[in-house]
Amino acid sequence: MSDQPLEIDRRGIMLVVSSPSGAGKTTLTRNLLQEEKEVVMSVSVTTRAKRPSEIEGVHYHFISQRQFERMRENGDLLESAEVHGNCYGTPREPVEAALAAGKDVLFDIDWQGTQQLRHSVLAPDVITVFLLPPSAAELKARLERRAEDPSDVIKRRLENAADEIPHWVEYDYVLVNRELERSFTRLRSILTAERLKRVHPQNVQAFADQLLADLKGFAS
Ligand SMILES: Nc1nc2c(ncn2[C@@H]2O[C@H](COP(=O)(O)OP(=O)(O)O)[C@@H](O)[C@H]2O)c(=O)[nH]1
Ligand SMILES: Nc1ncnc2c1ncn2[C@@H]1O[C@H](COP(=O)(O)OP(=O)(O)O)[C@@H](O)[C@H]1O
Repeated sequence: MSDQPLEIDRRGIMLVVSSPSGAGKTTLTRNLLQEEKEVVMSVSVTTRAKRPSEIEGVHYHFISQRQFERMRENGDLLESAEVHGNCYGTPREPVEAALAAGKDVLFDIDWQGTQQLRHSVLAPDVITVFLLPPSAAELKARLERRAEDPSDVIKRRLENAADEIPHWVEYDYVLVNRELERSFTRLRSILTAERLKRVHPQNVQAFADQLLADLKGFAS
């Protein structure tokens, strides 16, 4: 009879968070990373300029247009898209390694990249969340408060929000990011529930078989 607590192995989840710029995805995904030890962030490559607060290799890998094109041609990117006039992409290898190690992977990517993941072989483990700002005025205020982009860039991001918001319909979950703490609890609940769904049937079978064998032991 086994007196070890049994664990049911599960597959890693690919948790995608998208939103118009300024709605709060960076804040929420960073908070989730701090609280959830089994989660790793997919660090994208981008051709956009680094913001003052950003760190190479943490927020992005900042690369040239040539390097980006080479990666895409070599099949090194799981998905890629042009957003706000810059190129972005998800390096394939770190994601595959994290999933193989049983980790969950968090993605801060746009709707175009999300569609590509949804149509990839990884689709069964892709869970998507779309964040909406509580109002247009608050979205503008958040972009201004962040104070990391010049005013013309903020203007362009607000204009692009109108193209991005209608894509909420393609996502599994939609959260209005009003109060940060509340949104965080909701995002974490999504992760918890989806994790519980992703157990391999053969592992549950092994677990149930062990329980049944142990119960038989009690009866004899
Ligand atoms: N498809 C795709 N989109 C990305 C990737 N990395 C970032 N993005 C998206 O690009 C957009 C701009 O990101 P960023 O320049 O960091 O601005 P922010 O959204 O204001 O923080 C956001 O919608 C991100 O979700 C990626 O690897 N692939
Ligand atoms: N729920 C919230 N309430 C108030 N401010 C927020 C909230 N979520 C994020 N912010 C702030 O809004 C700004 C934009 O958030 P950020 O996470 O950078 O957005 P995104 O990654 O979607 O562009 C930041 O200054 C952040 O601190």
